[in-house]
Amino acid sequence: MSFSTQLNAILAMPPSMRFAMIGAPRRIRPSQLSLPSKVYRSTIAWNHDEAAAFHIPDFRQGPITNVSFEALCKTSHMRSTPDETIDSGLSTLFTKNPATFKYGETDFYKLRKNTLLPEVCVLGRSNVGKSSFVNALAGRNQRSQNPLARISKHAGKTREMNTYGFGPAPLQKDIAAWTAELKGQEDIPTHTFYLVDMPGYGHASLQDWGRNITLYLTKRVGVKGAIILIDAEVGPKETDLQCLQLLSSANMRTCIVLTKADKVKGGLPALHDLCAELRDNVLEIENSQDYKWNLERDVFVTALGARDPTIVQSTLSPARYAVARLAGLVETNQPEPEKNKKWSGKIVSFEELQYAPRDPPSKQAGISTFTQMERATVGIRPGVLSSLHSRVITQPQVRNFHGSSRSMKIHGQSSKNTKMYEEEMDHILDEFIKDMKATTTTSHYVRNMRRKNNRRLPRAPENRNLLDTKENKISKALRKRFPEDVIRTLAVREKRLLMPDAQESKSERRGKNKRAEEEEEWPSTSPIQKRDDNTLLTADAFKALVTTPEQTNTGKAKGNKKSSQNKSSQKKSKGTANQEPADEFEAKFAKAFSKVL
Ligand SMILES: Nc1nc2c(ncn2[C@@H]2O[C@H](COP(=O)(O)OP(=O)(O)OP(=O)(O)O)[C@@H](O)[C@H]2O)c(=O)[nH]1
Ligand SMILES: [Mg+2]
Repeated sequence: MSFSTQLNAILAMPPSMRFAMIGAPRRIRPSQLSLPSKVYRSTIAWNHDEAAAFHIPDFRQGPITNVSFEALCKTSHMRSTPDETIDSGLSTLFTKNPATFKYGETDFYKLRKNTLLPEVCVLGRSNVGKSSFVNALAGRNQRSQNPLARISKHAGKTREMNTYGFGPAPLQKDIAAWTAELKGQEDIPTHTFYLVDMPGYGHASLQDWGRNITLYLTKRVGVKGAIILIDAEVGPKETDLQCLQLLSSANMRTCIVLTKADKVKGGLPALHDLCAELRDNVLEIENSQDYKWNLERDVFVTALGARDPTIVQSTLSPARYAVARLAGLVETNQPEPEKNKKWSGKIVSFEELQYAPRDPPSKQAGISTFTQMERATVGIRPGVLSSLHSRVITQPQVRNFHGSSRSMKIHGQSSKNTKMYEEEMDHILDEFIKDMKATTTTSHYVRNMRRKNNRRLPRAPENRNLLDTKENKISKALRKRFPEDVIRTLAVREKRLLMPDAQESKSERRGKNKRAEEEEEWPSTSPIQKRDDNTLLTADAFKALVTTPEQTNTGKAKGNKKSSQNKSSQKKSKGTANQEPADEFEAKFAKAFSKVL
């Protein structure tokens, strides 16, 4: 039966009967449901050839224009040679000497010192693609088995400030010069610049990360610029604007990179709208301050999730270019940003801060870490590498941590202005940090709640350690010193535990109200009663040990009088060591106690 007669027969049948002729539908495999790659690719409405970046002129006036990669490179000294394209030149710069992980720190103050290499940090909301960006720059595939930075589809993967070394290795003579100069105070670089992958802010972030990021932006000397990644699919969020505000307040040279452009459905017009929104936001930030923030006017776009490797590659080269520019490795023709004429001492120019090299001794030596060929291809600013190791800060600085603080002269800056600046800065930092959520993931939440509850629950007195740690230590030392008196020492320790003075110090520590609550909850037990089953120290043994013969012989009234006297003297004296020892052994204990103290 031919296919057309089969088809006619099927069509002639009532629709309900058609399945009987064709047979039951086979199970559809999930892969068959997915769109063919051609359809998938057609959802990438933005064609990378149309724009490598968007130029926002001065963030004030004029239309946003598309910039092709060639046009972008024309603003710099980057030229392709006949046998090598700019793409491959940049690729050489970033990958010839493989990028490596250097160190990761959660605590800013534990970061290793770096005064030699420029640092560029990568900021952005969690899951925006910071680590993917670092991997891509290093030439590691998103799905690579051996990624440089770990990525995840779940937010909050990167939890440390991870530093990666990028670029060509220094020459042996550079290394020798550094080794002699630094004398082990700092790691000898193995690359040309550092890229710092930061933990993300926003969802699944911790306040502590925010605190450390702000410290990094305001205090780290080596930092030369920040790349802020913004998700092109969702646009700038409140936290992104706060981060921009923070970067602006720190007067940090900043470059905006849009990520996940492959997910943008609206194509080029949607990206234009996004840039316009960003321009408005930036304008608002700039208008709120009286100095000019050093924000790059090109907004770069990446699409690292695109299935077509040519798209990934074509968005990668501009991204590499952006990073190299921030690191000071690309010489641009663009006019230098205006100096603040109205500078009030409020903000220190980042350029002033970072580019103030003294006469490098290596200048004469002509130290270079690049071959001439590589340098010519990627347009590395001549002398950049050779002067890296001799960079000294000679201007007023906000960032003076992890680096040289040799020159701290603040010209024309009154202390009042500095104070104002600090207050303002504190406020901005607080706002930024406040927005970092303290707990977001379920496991965090559960863990924190458990900890909180444990803290709230009063512990049973027998488990409580009523003595100070210091006293405990002393008691331990005494037991060691008088091993034959262990039982008696323990008894005296228990007695001291019960002294109102010890309890007073406890109540002082915890707060009287809280203690009252605890006593209510555990009213009938005392450490002695609870230790009845303890073979080392029973209640009777304790009584026999700590009750002095005088106490048993003297009358009740006398004893009461004595105890009240004791109480009043205890009230007067704060430390337990000052109390009158009740018997010979206690006297020995007290004597040793004072010795140990
Ligand atoms: N479609 C698409 N997905 C991307 C792109 N960049 C990153 N991703 C994906 O986004 C997810 C998050 O990437 P990460 O690089 O871990 O994000 P992150 O900003 O480092 O996240 P945290 O470390 O949690 O702050 C991963 O599943 C990536 O595959 C992109 O350009 N396009
Ligand atoms: Mg990450």
